Amino acid sequence: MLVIGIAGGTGCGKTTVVNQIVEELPENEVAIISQDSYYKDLAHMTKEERGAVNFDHPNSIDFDLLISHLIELKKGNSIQKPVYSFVEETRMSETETVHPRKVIIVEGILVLSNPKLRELFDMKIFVHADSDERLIRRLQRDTRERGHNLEKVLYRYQTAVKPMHNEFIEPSKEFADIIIPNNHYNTVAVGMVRTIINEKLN
Ligand SMILES: Nc1ncnc2c1ncn2[C@@H]1O[C@H](COP(=O)(O)OP(=O)(O)O)[C@@H](O)[C@H]1O
Ligand SMILES: Nc1ccn([C@@H]2O[C@H](COP(=O)(O)O)[C@@H](O)[C@H]2O)c(=O)n1
Repeated sequence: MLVIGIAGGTGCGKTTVVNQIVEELPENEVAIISQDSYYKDLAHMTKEERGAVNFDHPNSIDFDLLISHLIELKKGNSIQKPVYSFVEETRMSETETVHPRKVIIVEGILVLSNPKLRELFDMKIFVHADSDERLIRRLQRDTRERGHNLEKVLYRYQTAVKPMHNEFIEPSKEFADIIIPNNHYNTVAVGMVRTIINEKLN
């Protein structure tokens, strides 16, 4: 089994890069786990209270569950991955079964910031895009897909996203084996990661 951790600031293109990496891989050879699925369950809070949570601080993530799930997958066991709703800003009641695969990709802003999680990765990748580029992408995505308005995205960016990026995410870059520059679509870097994965699969 090859376990790959992919980190990088919001909007850097982690999801896009993961999709490009797995595009030509057989579906039953790879499993993707997003850190976003492991946001803590906030069902006990009102929607207004949830709106004030700092979703960029490591404390907002249930790392214990994520780590235990990854350990189970490495042992060859299936897991029940939580399902998170960005619109409701909490965990849903249903779960999704994830089966162990030859390649497991774990992606999320903070996946290289947690030492115990980091230890489980065979390969660590950091996707880099400049902060202005990331903010533009985030604005477009959150208003289109995550039910946020312009004011909410900018307020969160200034009060949580940017300070947490500087404190936790950017410093985790030093743990990466590979840094992918992604201000523009980087087909060469994606191709190189694919080659490494294919070598492992064959
Ligand atoms: N290299 C790129 N150039 C332009 N837009 C990109 C690039 N990579 C991703 N995007 C777009 O930016 C937005 C955020 O990308 P996404 O992959 O969701 O980032 P992340 O998972 O890191 O938050 C998406 O709308 C995506 O289509
Ligand atoms: N309810 C939530 C939970 C998280 N976020 C933001 O998501 C970002 C991480 O996801 P990416 O796909 O952008 O890596 C993070 O910066 C949180 O602020 C949110 O907006 N609402």
